[in-house]
Amino acid sequence: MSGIRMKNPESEAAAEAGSVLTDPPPRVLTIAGSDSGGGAGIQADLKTFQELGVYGMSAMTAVTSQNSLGIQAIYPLPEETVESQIESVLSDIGADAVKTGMLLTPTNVFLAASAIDRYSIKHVVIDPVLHAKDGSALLRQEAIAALKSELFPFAEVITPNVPEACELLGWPAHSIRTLEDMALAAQELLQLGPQYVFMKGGHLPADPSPSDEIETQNLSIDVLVGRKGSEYFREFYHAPRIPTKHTHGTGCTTASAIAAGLAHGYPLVEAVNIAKSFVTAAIQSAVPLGCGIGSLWHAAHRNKH
Ligand SMILES: Nc1ncnc2c1ncn2[C@@H]1O[C@H](COP(=O)(O)OP(=O)(O)OP(=O)(O)O)[C@@H](O)[C@H]1O
Ligand SMILES: Cc1ncc(CO)c(N)n1
Repeated sequence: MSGIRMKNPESEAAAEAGSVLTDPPPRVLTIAGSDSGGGAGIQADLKTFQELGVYGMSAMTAVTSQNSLGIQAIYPLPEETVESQIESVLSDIGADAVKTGMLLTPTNVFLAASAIDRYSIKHVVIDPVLHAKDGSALLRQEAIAALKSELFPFAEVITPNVPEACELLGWPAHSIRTLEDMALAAQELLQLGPQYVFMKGGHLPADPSPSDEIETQNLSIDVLVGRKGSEYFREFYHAPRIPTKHTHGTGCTTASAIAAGLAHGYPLVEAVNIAKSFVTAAIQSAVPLGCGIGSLWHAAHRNKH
């Protein structure tokens, strides 16, 4: 999927003559924050896009001073600069998919929603990033209502982790403990308007729950939930749980990989499959740089082919 194919005999002739013509790759725009440490945010998104063979673009909402130990400072960019970046990209280059991450303010939420609407973006992946691993707020409390009411209805898929799902639903922290809880919470989140909810289970307690039919120990399990007529559709995704603390950027990488798969034209179920194996390989080869939580190695999937 990630290779760039030659287009036709004309392209081959051009290649022989020394210039390479290629099919334009699918285009994906991330609207998110910068992580100076390179592991999460826009940096993770662009690495993922490149690895998965899509053309990556970015509209930055904030600059964070960040490393493996946490976030030391957040510098929000003026909202007109966020609007201007989105407009520059979409009015000229266009995008087959848009992925959002750290939006920080209600205005940024409105700007993203308005652009997605005006440019009729085909594939929209909303990662409802609320906090970093060290607890820093990446979406201000006053922006949560706007995220739910303005942006979720445009989403093909939203990608909360377990604590984010609790917060978005107003459920007590730690009330999602089993796979069944995850699926039920995802069904509730569907009421807010996305077509699908992909709930990530990285934060689920590792000990097995007697109520789950699937043995959860040593596995990292996520669930995709959507509607199927008057019923719900559920698909679980399993991978080995890797015993590492170096998981900085897992969420951003997963959502970006899904957006890349969708931009390539894969159905969502398959795009999620691609994302799951991509992120699992990247965690397996995570780089223990810095004194805290190291980051994923986005090139790891190359060794699997
Ligand atoms: N130790 C692990 N081993 C294997 N897979 C993992 C591990 N930790 C997380 N994952 C997987 O990584 C993906 C992202 O899940 P996670 O719950 O970590 O997201 P997140 O909390 O949003 O990430 P972030 O902290 O970067 O915001 C999911 O597919 C999850 O199952
Ligand atoms: C900029 C940024 N976005 C998202 C996350 C969540 O992982 C982070 N730590 N930093």
